[in-house]
Amino acid sequence: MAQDKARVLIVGTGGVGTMAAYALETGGKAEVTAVFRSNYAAVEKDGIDIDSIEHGHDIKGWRPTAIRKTVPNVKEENLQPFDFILVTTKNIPDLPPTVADIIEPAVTAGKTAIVLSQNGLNIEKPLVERFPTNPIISSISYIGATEKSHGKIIHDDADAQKIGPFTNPGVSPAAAEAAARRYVAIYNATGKLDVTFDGDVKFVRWRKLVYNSSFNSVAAVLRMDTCRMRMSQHVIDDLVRPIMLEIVAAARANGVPLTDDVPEKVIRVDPTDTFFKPSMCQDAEKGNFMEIETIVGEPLREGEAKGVAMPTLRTVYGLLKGIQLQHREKKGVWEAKWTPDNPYL
Ligand SMILES: NC(=O)C1=CN([C@@H]2O[C@H](COP(=O)(O)OP(=O)(O)OC[C@H]3O[C@@H](n4cnc5c(N)ncnc54)[C@H](OP(=O)(O)O)[C@@H]3O)[C@@H](O)[C@H]2O)C=CC1
Ligand SMILES: CC(C)(CO)C(=O)C(=O)O
Repeated sequence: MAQDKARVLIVGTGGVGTMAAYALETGGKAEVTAVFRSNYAAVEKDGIDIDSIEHGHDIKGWRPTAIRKTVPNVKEENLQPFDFILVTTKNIPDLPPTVADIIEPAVTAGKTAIVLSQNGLNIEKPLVERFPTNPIISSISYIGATEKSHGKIIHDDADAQKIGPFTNPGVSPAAAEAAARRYVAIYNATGKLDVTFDGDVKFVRWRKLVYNSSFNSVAAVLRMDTCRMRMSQHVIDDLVRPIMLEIVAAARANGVPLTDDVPEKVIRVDPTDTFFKPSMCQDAEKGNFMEIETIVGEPLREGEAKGVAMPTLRTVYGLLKGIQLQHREKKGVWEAKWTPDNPYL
């Protein structure tokens, strides 16, 4: 291993994780170990095929420096500590294992910086609690990256990220910022990507929620792409815009000054010819678990706690919780039976 390269572990190598692995390795300043799960066998056998608008349309059989089936245990395997762990699983705190449980064996206290490249709010809280001496870094990503089948990635929207430190009381602000800036430097080693430092993590996360809390959630319930939602007009007028306005009000009540023009811009942000289905809709269609709590539940709770009325988002939250329960039952992690504490028994 080149001693000057950062050691990066990627946990959750699907769409976003694979594109991160590729950017980090090919930038030349990082050596990547990537953890694969259901796609492990396919990637071990044939590597990864990538069709990328930024890195090339015909990347075949690519592999990062090391691939793993499970998260390494740094102490038991006597490994050199990782400088960064990049987490690109879907973040689903309502279904164990949690992100903190998943990555714990690979974290070296006081050394490893943990980068959460995941949508949603309050995702850092359990990590700050579990890893009080490690920098926790936020990446808000606008990439379009999808694993169409195991090891086959379509990257069709530019890799744009805003990266900054979450507050961790056990880590000095200077050390946290330095870790975030180093991550930007190794990720965007060529300087060609729109991957930049932004210290206002709270603003960046609420701003992204204007899209995700509205379009992702409504798309997941309706199984509709964002173009068809806009063509319907009703879906925008009765669901998407009202949720966006609720998110803007909740953000403002929490000290984040989102401006009045944001909803109208975000409604029209997707190109009119892509017929794009947000990630939560893709998960709903695959019967996968959805990121309901981080993208819908947390902003709803934050807004309502400040007295903001959020009736549209609350309704959609209830619908999504019902769909998630159906997915849980189908996957055998929930059984339809009465419990004594159920008020509707
Ligand atoms: N895709 C996109 O374009 C964008 C996504 N995001 C956000 O980025 C994050 C990642 O999304 P995305 O890349 O689409 O997700 P994907 O579903 O494509 O990839 C997630 C990967 O994590 C793996 N995984 C889940 N749990 C574990 C675990 N316990 N151990 C090891 N691997 C695990 C999954 O494996 P398996 O397949 O076996 O479940 C899968 O390979 C999400 O928070 C999403 O909201 C943000 C912007 C754009
Ligand atoms: C819209 C997108 C792809 C990023 O901009 C996203 O965040 C999602 O689908 O969850």
